[in-house]
Amino acid sequence: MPSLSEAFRAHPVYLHHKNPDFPSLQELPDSYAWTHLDDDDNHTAAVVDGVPPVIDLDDPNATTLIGHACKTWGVFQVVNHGVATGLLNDIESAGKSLFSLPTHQKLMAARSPDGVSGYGLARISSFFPKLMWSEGFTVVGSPLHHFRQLWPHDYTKYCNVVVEYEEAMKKLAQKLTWLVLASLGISNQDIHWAGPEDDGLKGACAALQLNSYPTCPDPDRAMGLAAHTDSTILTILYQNAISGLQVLKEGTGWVTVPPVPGGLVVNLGDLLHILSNGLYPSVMHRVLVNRTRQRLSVAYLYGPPASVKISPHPKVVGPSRPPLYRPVTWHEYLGTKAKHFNEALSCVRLCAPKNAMFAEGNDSHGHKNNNSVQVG
Ligand SMILES: C=C1C[C@]23C[C@@]1(O)CC[C@H]2[C@@]12CCC[C@@](C)(C(=O)O1)[C@H]2[C@@H]3C(=O)O
Ligand SMILES: O=C(O)CCC(=O)C(=O)O
Ligand SMILES: [Fe+2]
Repeated sequence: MPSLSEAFRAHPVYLHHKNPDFPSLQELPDSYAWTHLDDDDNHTAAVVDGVPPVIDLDDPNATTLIGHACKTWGVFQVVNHGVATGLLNDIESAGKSLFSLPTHQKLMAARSPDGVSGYGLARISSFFPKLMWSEGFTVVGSPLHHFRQLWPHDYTKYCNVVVEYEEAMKKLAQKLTWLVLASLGISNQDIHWAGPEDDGLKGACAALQLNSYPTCPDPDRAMGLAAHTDSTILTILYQNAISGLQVLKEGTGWVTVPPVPGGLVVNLGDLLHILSNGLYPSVMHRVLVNRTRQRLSVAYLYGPPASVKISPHPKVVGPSRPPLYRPVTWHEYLGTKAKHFNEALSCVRLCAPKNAMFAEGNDSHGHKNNNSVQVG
């Protein structure tokens, strides 16, 4: 059975630049200077009344609120999520400790071109002419081997934090997935790769991505992480108190997702976009940097077992709503993403029949969609 780690073997990423020592850079090197030609927008976030909703998971209306947020934003924040504050602090400290190690030490745990785990520049860097002002560390499976290189004495402590964090995230991701599916009218009986609700989503896969955005001498011309969607069902993101994450809202532009104390951000990914037949579009997001404060984030990228085929669910397709995407496994989709990046969804899209009888609009991917169905 293919695993997430194998998905990139066929599409190695060779980044032909040295990992930078950010603190030593007093000026923005040209290789990091983005202009409007490199991005489809400048750095100004739209002035909007709204920000993505903050949803209390103890609210009896949580399912309806989540359904509405998925349809209109593709992102929301959750509070009362059950993840202990101490654990959030611990993972933040682990990230801070990791990224403040000397460059040569971090490079001992470097991600190989055809691998998924380890330290390095953003994997998506190869799709852009300019470099991003960030560094990352990806964990898929056990972090033991890499953590031994990073912290020869303290690796057990950090491994335990990661294992505990992944367990808590898995539980929350399962709960959120059931809530999102319930808002579409899909129950635990309807998902063949999932066990009974209290048994969890059997064999689901995940990756943990720690990101650091160092202080930047010229933040208006730099980009922390370029615009992308995640390939996941959903991603749970912990961000420290420093803002930087922005989401692209259809008809509005880039909107900042402000850090909420104790809150976790939930992004919808491409596999949910496919499963919901475009009703819940995956959200385009990016990260900006700042001059004075280091930003840290930890993304838990959650998806189905790597070899389960995901396709538009029968509950959301019908004669007037034909399936818009062909079945695809996460493993296969990661390969498509590694090759075609933000065009990956289009690559698995089926041709829309000429006589499709539904009102169409454009989602943030520029695809035709039908948002006229009542959900929640
Ligand atoms: C499971 C995964 C999703 C991801 C690729 C990965 O193997 C681990 C890193 C993830 C990440 C994080 C930054 C953005 C992204 C597009 C990337 O290049 O690496 C995502 C990948 C994804 O969601 O496709
Ligand atoms: O740092 C952030 O806020 C976002 C990180 C992200 O998008 C990712 O890791 O996929
Ligand atoms: Fe992301």
